[in-house]
Amino acid sequence: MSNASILLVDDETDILAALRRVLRKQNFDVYTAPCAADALALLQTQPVDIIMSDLNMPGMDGIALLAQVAEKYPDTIRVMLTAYNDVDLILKSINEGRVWGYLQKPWDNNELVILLKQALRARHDAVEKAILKRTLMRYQSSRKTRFEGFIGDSVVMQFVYSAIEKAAPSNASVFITGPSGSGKEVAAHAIHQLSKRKDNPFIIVNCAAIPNELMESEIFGHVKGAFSGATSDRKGMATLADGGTLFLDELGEMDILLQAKLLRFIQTGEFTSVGSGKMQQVNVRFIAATNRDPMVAISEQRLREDLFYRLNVIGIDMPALKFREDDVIQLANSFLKVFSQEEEKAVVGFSDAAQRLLLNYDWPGNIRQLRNAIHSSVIMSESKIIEDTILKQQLKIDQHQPAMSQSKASATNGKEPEVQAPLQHDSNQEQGPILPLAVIERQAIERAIAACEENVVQAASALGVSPSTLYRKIQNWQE
Ligand SMILES: Nc1ncnc2c1ncn2[C@@H]1O[C@H](COP(=O)(O)OP(=O)(O)OP(=O)(O)O)[C@@H](O)[C@H]1O
Repeated sequence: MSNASILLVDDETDILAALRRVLRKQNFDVYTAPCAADALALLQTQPVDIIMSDLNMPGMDGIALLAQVAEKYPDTIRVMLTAYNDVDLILKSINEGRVWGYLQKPWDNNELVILLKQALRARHDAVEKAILKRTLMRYQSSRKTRFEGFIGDSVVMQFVYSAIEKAAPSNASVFITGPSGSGKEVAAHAIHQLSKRKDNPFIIVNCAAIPNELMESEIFGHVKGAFSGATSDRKGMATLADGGTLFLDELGEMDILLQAKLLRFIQTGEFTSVGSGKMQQVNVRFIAATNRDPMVAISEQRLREDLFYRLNVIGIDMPALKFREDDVIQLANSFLKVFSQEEEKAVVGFSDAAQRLLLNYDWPGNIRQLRNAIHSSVIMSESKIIEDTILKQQLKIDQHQPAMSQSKASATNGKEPEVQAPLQHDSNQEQGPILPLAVIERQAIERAIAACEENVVQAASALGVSPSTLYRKIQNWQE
């Protein structure tokens, strides 16, 4: 570590010499100036950790000098040296933040060293605090509240946004998992939009919506006469997606035999249309999604293991809405704006009880369910504010049942759940999905910082880590 530096200012050369002797022994880099003007001139070229100035000097006095240093070099610790009993004057400067501390002449050498070491610690803490604050502000301003069609600034979504940003430029296949209505299609589209393929087509194959017998021809196309009803040649989605992205939604619903043909196509980029012996080649990037657990789907032989691993080069897991902190309020407000315009109604917000309901409800159908609930609430509402009673009607929640006694429902396959869902999830009992440690850590840090009203040094102490550890962690989030 480099030596600490100090600038001593006094019009008495004996005093400067005596101080220099003591401080050099303590490994300080010592600079001296006989007056305030010389000290200010020296500081222009030589920054120091501490300035210690005499109070009474010809020309500018010590108070005025340290006031200027406070303004120009706020990180330099300012100490007053005085022979007089003008403590009141110095205390005023200390209270106003221009002077950090003082020492009375004649001084005791031990006292001098202790005071300066304390000053250095205070400076170190102040610098650390300032760096942490700047890093936090940089992180907060880089934190996304909206991203490529997504709304929400929760920690879990910051991880999703960053995974999408990293995955997008590559040609690697992406496998998106997550419950129904959690935004898997929004994620697939975002990857396409941020990729080099964005000016080429983004083609969606909804494997759950296309009957099995038509699936092969939908994907690979067919030639005239390939089957009854094939009255002309028809291009499949693979051809339409050439140069772009093919999004295989609800892959777990695709016929297992067709999955083998799909695997070959993904491996080689080659396929033959139904009824044609001619091999075709396209350049397609694959994104697949399912709301089933892929491991369960594999064990139930609904999903080929080799196909899954082929597609799961990059895996993105969309979190359920109930794990996205306050995103639900941001989403609800945004949907409210859209639907009140669309329905030409002047609905402007939610009552407090409705907001509590939005936050405490489990949302088994995730964002899609929220969107639909807000849409129908806007239509049904007769006032400018959506009340919890209206929202409960849309969610089919019993108006009189206490919040905690609702039965739990799980997300259902693309459909809005009919079963009444719990109003409140008790975080102590809630198992929820296992979140990556990095997500939990970031949530804990953000909570601590908010609880300490953005005092990052206090937050670090509450979390039992050093400010520099916290600094490193916050800085890593931005990389
Ligand atoms: N973070 C978000 N911000 C705004 N709108 C969103 C967000 N996530 C999802 N949506 C909207 O919610 C609806 C459902 O999203 P999406 O279709 O992407 O879900 P999904 O996970 O693909 O559903 P499924 O499993 O049923 O196919 C869409 O209208 C989508 O635009």
